[in-house]
Amino acid sequence: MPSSTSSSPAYTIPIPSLLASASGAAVWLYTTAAILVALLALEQWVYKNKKRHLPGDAWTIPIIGKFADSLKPTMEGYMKQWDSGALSAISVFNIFIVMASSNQYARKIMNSPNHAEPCLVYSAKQVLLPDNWVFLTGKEHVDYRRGLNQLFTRKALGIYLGVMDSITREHLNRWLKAGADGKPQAIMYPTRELNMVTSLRVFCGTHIPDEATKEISDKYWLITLALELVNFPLAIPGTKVYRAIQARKVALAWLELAARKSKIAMAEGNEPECMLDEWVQILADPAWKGRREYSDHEMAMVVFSFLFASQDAMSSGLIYGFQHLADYPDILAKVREEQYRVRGNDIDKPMTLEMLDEMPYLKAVVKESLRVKPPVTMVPYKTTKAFPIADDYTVPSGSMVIPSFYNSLHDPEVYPDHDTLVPERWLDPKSSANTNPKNYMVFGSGPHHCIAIEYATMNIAVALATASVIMDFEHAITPQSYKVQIIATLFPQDGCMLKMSPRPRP
Ligand code: HEM
Repeated sequence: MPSSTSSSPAYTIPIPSLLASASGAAVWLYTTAAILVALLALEQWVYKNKKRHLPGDAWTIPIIGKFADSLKPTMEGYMKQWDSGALSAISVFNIFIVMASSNQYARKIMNSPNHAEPCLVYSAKQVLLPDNWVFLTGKEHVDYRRGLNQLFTRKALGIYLGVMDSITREHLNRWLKAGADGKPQAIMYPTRELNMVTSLRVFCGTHIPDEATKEISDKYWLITLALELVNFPLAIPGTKVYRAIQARKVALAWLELAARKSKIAMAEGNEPECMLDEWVQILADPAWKGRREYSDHEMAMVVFSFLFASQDAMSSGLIYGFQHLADYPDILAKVREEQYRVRGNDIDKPMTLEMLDEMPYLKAVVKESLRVKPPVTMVPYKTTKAFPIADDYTVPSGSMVIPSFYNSLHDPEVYPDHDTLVPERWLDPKSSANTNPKNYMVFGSGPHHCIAIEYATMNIAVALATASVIMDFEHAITPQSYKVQIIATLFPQDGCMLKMSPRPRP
């Protein structure tokens, strides 16, 4: 009877069912624990099986692997990894990664499009959008890139040079004003701003307003911060990738507007003043044999890919260019001597391509500065199939393979006195530096090598040249000056403190 059963203590305290559920919970607990242990053991087995004899940790930290190290990378940590072997292994969030530090393996990865393709950093597809041209591979990539090469012809560079020259002067004069109190200034953020404004004006001219350059410049830092080798996997609010995506949306909206305005300006018969104009004009040229229609969005994505590829690398290259010149007064004196000579002592004379052609020493300084402190030390690739990279090792399909450039660029056999800035090594055609061009990997190698080598070196050259004639600068050395911080690219930890003052005219 229900009433009697319900009053029975044996039923109100259902001991047998409690026992049953306790043992059920225990079974559940033991089963879950057993599955977890099995999964963790499997994780280690998979790692060891992929790593085989390569140098690297014998065990991987469960689940996260070396995530903590990838959040705060250090040059010392990377160098330890590179020096541990020509190929070495790590794992982050179960992504198996093979680092390649020798010239031979680094070049092999970048020149094996059938086995590996660039994956940039983990967040790149979310930030750049998956349909950005930089993710194309094979013939599609070659064809698209062929069209974009037209944006870096000598004629186009001539247009960009004028823009770079005037913006650089304007910004350097601002730096001088900011440093008028004689106190050293960290040039890291001013350099990033100089570079962003230069890029946006070269790419979009006056097709974006000043407030857009300011907004993109301010927000771009959120994108830089998301450029970690491997990010937290979900782009949820509060994560770096989420913030970077919001910043990209703002930038793309302005860039689409610029593309639209450029098309209108060119249709009205105006002269090209920026990269977008040059592009629109090429597409309208009856002699142009390639594809003619690009939507505003597509053009904006290309410009955004250029911003993405250039902002951190160029800022790093510029900052170390300044630091190197300040640290090597003899080299700075030679740069100045060349400047005064080619400019005929007229320091206000706008720079032209013909003038740059007569400045071999300046070019050698830029090349050497980028070698000593390469802004991009490595470029992550992903294997699309098992990649027999060495006689005794095959990188499994779906792994990250990361060619690193640092050891190639600091190979003492090719670059004697490799940590010292020696521009002269580039002036002797028979030098080991010039006879081993394969070691100079500052701009990568293979089908995805930097599309803008001339552009990038020209921009750094213009900035250093102009600074050398309009200002005196002295490096205020701090304990952090020669320590490197890695925020996507390399920077001096103290942001490069310079004491700047106007230089008397010759
Ligand atoms: C000092 C400055 C720069 C350095 C050190 C640098 C370095 C590099 C490197 C190492 C790569 C990857 C190469 C590879 O995977 O083999 C690359 C690719 C690229 N760079 Fe640069 N870069 C610089 C400036 C620029 C600038 C100013 C732009 C644009 C105006 C640019 C646009 C690109 C693009 C679009 C790619 C991808 C090319 C492709 O996938 O076909 N870079 N760069």
